[in-house]
Amino acid sequence: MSQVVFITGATSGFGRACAYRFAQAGWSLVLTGRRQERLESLKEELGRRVPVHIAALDVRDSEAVKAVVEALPADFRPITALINNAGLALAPEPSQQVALEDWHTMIDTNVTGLVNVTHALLPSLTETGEGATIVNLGSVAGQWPYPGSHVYGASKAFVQQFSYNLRCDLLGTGIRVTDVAPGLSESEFTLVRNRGDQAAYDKLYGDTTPLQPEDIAEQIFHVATLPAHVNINRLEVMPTRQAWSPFAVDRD
Ligand SMILES: NC(=O)C1=CN([C@@H]2O[C@H](COP(=O)(O)OP(=O)(O)OC[C@H]3O[C@@H](n4cnc5c(N)ncnc54)[C@H](OP(=O)(O)O)[C@@H]3O)[C@@H](O)[C@H]2O)C=CC1
Ligand SMILES: O=CCS(=O)(=O)O
Repeated sequence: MSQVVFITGATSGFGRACAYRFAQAGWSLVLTGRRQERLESLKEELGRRVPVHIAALDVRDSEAVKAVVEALPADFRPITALINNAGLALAPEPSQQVALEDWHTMIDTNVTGLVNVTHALLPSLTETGEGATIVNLGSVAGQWPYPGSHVYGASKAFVQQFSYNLRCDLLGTGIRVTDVAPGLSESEFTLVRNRGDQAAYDKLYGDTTPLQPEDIAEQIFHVATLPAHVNINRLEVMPTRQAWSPFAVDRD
């Protein structure tokens, strides 16, 4: 049976790097994200190596999530690994200055979106009877408080506890669940959080050595390809030049 990975947020950062890493190992790919043109160019490139199915998807829309899962071609079922990666941070300012809409968008994406996809895919994940892996993208922000993290960090604390609780319910099914919690990592995440401010991006990453999306993709691949009897519950990964919060970073 071929291995199939379903990735949310495959159009950028960790999700995109995962698409390359799993393709390198010969897995079939289901790639989702909102930006259709990026999905198409991934399909064009990676489709030369492995079977690729793409679907434009906003994870906040539970009906759209269900429709994408129901329309999965037979060759892409059952799913053997789900990478719940789509997510974002918004509004780096203090809570008292944040627009309520930004808090809602983070909850709708990082919490409700992740729950939508998990709920829709659990039947397919249990279909193999041979075990499968769910990797949920948490964050150090789910564990360690810092100014401007407010709802973002809280949404990632949800991801951690939901991952642990899922494990309880899935005990005996052979499905393992891991909360992968990265620290400072260079990606479009920081542009999104700072509303496209390139100077903020350069300031955060320019004089230190952040993780790269490929570093995290390697960890996710590792978690998903361990022997079936091994489950990593939570994997927190930081750059060597970071200790705990994004404010404890060694800079030149
Ligand atoms: N970079 C970092 O420092 C860290 C990031 N994380 C987490 O890792 C995950 C990936 O982040 P990263 O790769 O860095 O960020 P990027 O901004 O590079 O990628 C985010 C991805 O999420 C997708 N996405 C965002 N909103 C939605 C939505 N509503 N529906 C579907 N897809 C969506 C985007 O695709 P599109 O816009 O095409 O929909 C994009 O592919 C996130 O959950 C983030 O919180 C965790 C720790 C550290
Ligand atoms: O999740 C993102 C990492 S950080 O910005 O909170 O350090």
